[in-house]
Amino acid sequence: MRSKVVCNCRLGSKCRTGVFISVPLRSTFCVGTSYILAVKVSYIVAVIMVDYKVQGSFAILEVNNPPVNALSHAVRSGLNDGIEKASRDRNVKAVIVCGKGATFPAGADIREFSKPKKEPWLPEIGHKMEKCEKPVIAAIHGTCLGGGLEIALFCHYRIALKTARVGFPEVQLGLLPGAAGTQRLPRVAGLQVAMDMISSGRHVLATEAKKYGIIDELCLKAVKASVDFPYEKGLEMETEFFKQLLGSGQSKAQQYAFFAERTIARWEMPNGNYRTAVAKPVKSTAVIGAGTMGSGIVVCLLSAGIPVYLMEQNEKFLNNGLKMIKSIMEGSVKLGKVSPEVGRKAATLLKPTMNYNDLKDVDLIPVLVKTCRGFLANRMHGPFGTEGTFLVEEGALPSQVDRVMEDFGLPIGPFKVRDLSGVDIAYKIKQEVAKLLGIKTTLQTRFMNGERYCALNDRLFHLGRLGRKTGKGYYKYEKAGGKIATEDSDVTDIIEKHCKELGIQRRQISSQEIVERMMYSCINEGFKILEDGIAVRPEDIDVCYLYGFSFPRYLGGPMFYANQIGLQRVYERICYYHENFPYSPHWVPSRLLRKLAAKSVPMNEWMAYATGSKL
Ligand SMILES: CC(C)(COP(=O)(O)OP(=O)(O)OC[C@H]1O[C@@H](n2cnc3c(N)ncnc32)[C@H](O)[C@@H]1OP(=O)(O)O)[C@@H](O)C(=O)NCCC(=O)NCCSC(=O)C[C@@H](O)CCCCCCCCCCCCC(=O)O
Ligand SMILES: NC(=O)c1ccc[n+]([C@@H]2O[C@H](COP(=O)([O-])OP(=O)(O)OC[C@H]3O[C@@H](n4cnc5c(N)ncnc54)[C@H](O)[C@@H]3O)[C@@H](O)[C@H]2O)c1
Repeated sequence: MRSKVVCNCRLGSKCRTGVFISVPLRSTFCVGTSYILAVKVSYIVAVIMVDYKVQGSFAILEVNNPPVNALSHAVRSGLNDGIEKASRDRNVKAVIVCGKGATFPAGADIREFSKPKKEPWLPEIGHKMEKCEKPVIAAIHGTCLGGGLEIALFCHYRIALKTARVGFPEVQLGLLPGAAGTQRLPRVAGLQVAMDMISSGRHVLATEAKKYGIIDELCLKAVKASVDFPYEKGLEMETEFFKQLLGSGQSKAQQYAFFAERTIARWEMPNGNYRTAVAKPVKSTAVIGAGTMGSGIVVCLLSAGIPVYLMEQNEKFLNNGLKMIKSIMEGSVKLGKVSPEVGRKAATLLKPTMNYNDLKDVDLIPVLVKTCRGFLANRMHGPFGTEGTFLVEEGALPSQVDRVMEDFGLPIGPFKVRDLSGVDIAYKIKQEVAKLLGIKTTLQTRFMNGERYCALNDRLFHLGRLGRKTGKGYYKYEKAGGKIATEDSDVTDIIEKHCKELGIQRRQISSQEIVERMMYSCINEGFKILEDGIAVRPEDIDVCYLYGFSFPRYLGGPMFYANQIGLQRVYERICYYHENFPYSPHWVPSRLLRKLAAKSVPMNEWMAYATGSKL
């Protein structure tokens, strides 16, 4: 029986948390400032956030908020009260701040960023530590990140295990260090180190960090303030910038991406889940076909140190493939993507063959051949690619579409991708579909099975413009296999000839139309994928895009992006394009999207509407 009770923590009316656990006993426990909790009832699990103990003349404030000791409100309250208590206690001569379990605090509690803000804030606690008349020492192990490092920087001394890692990963969340990190790190480590750590977040690639635009700029301004202004003024500026970023869509998207990555790792299938699955050992593999895809997959396997047979039916192609693999591996070593040792070992792990018998004992053969319309990534990317070609047929140029989509945030535009993967691949896929339907297409074909068809890609194919591999495709390249794409007036001529022959009146196309048609068509497909139960939740789609297509992290992923734009708006624009392009089935609005848009359903409830459980 649960009973109504009062808080028995020793802080009494000073208790800040207001969080109580009701238990089947005559007591209630304050769980926030729980370092003072002293109730011994074996079956009661009270959440201890900061353990306070005195050992000899040391007061130890041990943060206990597993798994990463995030600086939640309860932890902050615990640290705040702990430092006050240690300051008052005459027996205490020094204070140690540390983390229980795996790590020193790994930063602020990211989940709290989207909730109402609660005092005490980190800078306030930090200043209390700094002003404490007794030495305050940060004893660091594990990952001391973000707010954790800021706390450590407020301490008078820092000691760390050799294995500890420190860093300011805020940039990955679209933020900057907001508890004096931008002011204290430059003073401790110098401007250059501080700038590098804060703008790279340490474990992000510099190329990705560069993309963070405004964050870089604000980080730079904040760090510069540590040199140009007194500490207090610098701190004020840092808080201002932090607030600006916290309210930005970019930061919200990056926080979402952080949790989405972790959510999808908890997968469930009818016959198992992430907890029960056991990885099968893979000792040898084979890849069939030494073309663009095959060679790329061989590189991945070799980089992971896995032996691989490369099986090819044509000797010349086999040799070309081997050259390509060697060149990519050498490039990866140069760029530091793989170690020189892995690079050297790769040659011994790769076994070229033209004999299928060699493959009889391998554990794994990746399937490269496209067998269906695609499950998730290919299915969503279908409309994206198709709309790109339609836009060009209507008046845009491939370079314009690429530029707009690169400005949007994609690392490389869709036509450059087409040149990379091969114009022939796109051509062959279309031809296979036509064959299945018993249709023969020509360069004049405008409809296939009642759907709009654009034969522009077919024209390039027939002209031998297969992309990078032939030195010409939607762009021209410095040589066959070259990488430097240059606009080609021949392509403009081909497009104009195509339109003239088919009587298509070309028009000016705006950047907004390009982004909407490329993105909304694939978002619409994304909602149909959820509707069909192919993806379990929007996070599956978004993480697939973040990793599979290098979709910009600061937009979260296509589904999160749609949510940020507003589903009502996205739905209306999809309906608009459906009306204008009735022969493109990818514009038929998703039923799920229609329902969600009508009811303004929050993103974490989308699936309940897809499965019908909320209807
Ligand atoms: C730490 C890791 C490297 C560990 O990796 P590992 O692989 O071991 O584990 P997982 O990644 O799987 O994580 C396990 C589990 O923990 C969850 N988790 C991890 N980190 C956090 C976190 N920081 N917060 C919450 N939850 C976290 C994770 O989600 C997993 O749980 P799940 O259920 O999802 O499986 C790795 O986890 C990692 O890299 N973590 C992130 C570290 C990080 O990003 N730290 C920085 C955080 S941001 C920060 O610290 C900001 C600071 O600068 C402080 C700012 C204070 C600002 C105060 C200013 C006051 C003025 C503003 C007031 C405005 C008021 C107004 O509105 O006016
Ligand atoms: N290129 C891409 O970006 C991409 C993306 C997704 C899927 N795919 C699919 O992957 C497959 C390969 O694509 P690619 O770009 O590497 O093509 P590619 O034309 O560059 O290379 C294919 C190679 O496979 C060889 N080959 C074909 N049949 C073979 C057989 N039975 N035994 C041994 N070798 C054989 C060919 O000789 C050729 O060298 C295709 O089915 C394609 O649809 C490609």
